[in-house]
Amino acid sequence: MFEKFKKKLVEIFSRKKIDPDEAAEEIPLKLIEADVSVETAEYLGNLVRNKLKDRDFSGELNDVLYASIKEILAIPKPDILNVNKKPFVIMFLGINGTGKTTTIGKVAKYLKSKGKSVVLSASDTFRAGAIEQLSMIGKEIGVEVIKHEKGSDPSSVAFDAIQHAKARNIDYVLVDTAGRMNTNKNLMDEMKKIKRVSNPDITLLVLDAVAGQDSINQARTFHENVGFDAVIVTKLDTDARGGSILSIYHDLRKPVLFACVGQGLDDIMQFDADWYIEKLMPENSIA
Ligand SMILES: Nc1nc2c(ncn2[C@@H]2O[C@H](COP(=O)(O)OP(=O)(O)OP(=O)(O)O)[C@@H](O)[C@H]2O)c(=O)[nH]1
Repeated sequence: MFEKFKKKLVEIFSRKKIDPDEAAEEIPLKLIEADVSVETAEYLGNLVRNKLKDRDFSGELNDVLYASIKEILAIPKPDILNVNKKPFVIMFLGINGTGKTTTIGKVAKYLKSKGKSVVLSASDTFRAGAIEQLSMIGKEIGVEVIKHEKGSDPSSVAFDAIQHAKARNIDYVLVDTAGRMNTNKNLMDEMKKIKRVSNPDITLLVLDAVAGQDSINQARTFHENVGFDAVIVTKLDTDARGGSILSIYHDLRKPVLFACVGQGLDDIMQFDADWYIEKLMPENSIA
C-alpha cells in the first residue's frame, strides 16, 4: 500500500544526516509527487523543521515525521454508532465512480453487524442503474431499500425513507445521492435540496484515493456548495499514493471516518491514524 509515497520517503531517509532547513525544503517536494497538496506539504515541511530544531525533541527524522503527520491527523472523528436520535440520517455525497453506492452497502453492513437496523434511500434517481445497484446491495445484506422510479424527485425518496424508518422504529437511514460531475450546478442544487428536506444528522463525502489531488478539488466544491462533516476514502487497496488523506485533514479540516480497502461489502475499516502512518512510512524506518 502507498508504494509511491514510501519510495519518496526512502529517498529522504537514505541520507545519514539531514539539516532541518533542508528537510523543510525537501519533504514538500517529495510529498507533492505522492498526491499531497502544496499547502499541506509545505505545512508538514515546516512542522518537521521546527521539531528537528527543537532541542526537547530528541527523535530521529522518522520519529519527527511520524509525530508531525500525527499532529495533522488530530481532528476528532464523529461517532455514528453511539447516537441518541432515531432514525439517525446519514447523507452520502460523491461524484460517480468514487464507490459511493458500494460504500453505503459497506456502512449498512457495518451498522447491522453492530445490531442496528437500517433502511437505504435510493436518492440517486438520475441513473436507473444506481437504483438497481442499491437494491441488489440491500438484498444481499438484508436491508430494505426505499425507491421511486428513475427521474423522480430524489428528496421525496429520502423523505419517504425517513417516514418509513420512523413508522418502523428503524435506527438509521442511509441516503444515496447522484454523482455526475462535481462541477455540475444542477447536481449541487439537487444535493442542497436533499439536505434541506432530509435534514441529515451527518453528511459524509466519499472520495476515491486514486483521484489524488483531484479529490481535494471535488471536496472543496462539495464543501462550498453543500457542506459535509467527514470523509470516507475508498480504493486504498489499489496503487493509490495515499497523500490526499493528509490534504483532507489539513486543507479541508475534515476527519476521515472510514477507509475502504476492496470491492467486497466487508472491505471497510474505521480510519486509524497510526495504521495510516505506519502504512506510509518505509518499513525499516519504524522502530
Ligand atoms: N478496489 C476497490 N474498488 C472499489 C472500492 N470501493 C468501490 N470500488 C469499486 O468502484 C466501482 C464504482 O463503485 P460504485 O459503488 O458503483 O460507485 P458510485 O460512486 O456509486 O458510482 P455510480 O454508481 O457510478 O454513481 C465499482 O467497481 C466498485 O466495486 C474499494 O475500496 N476498493
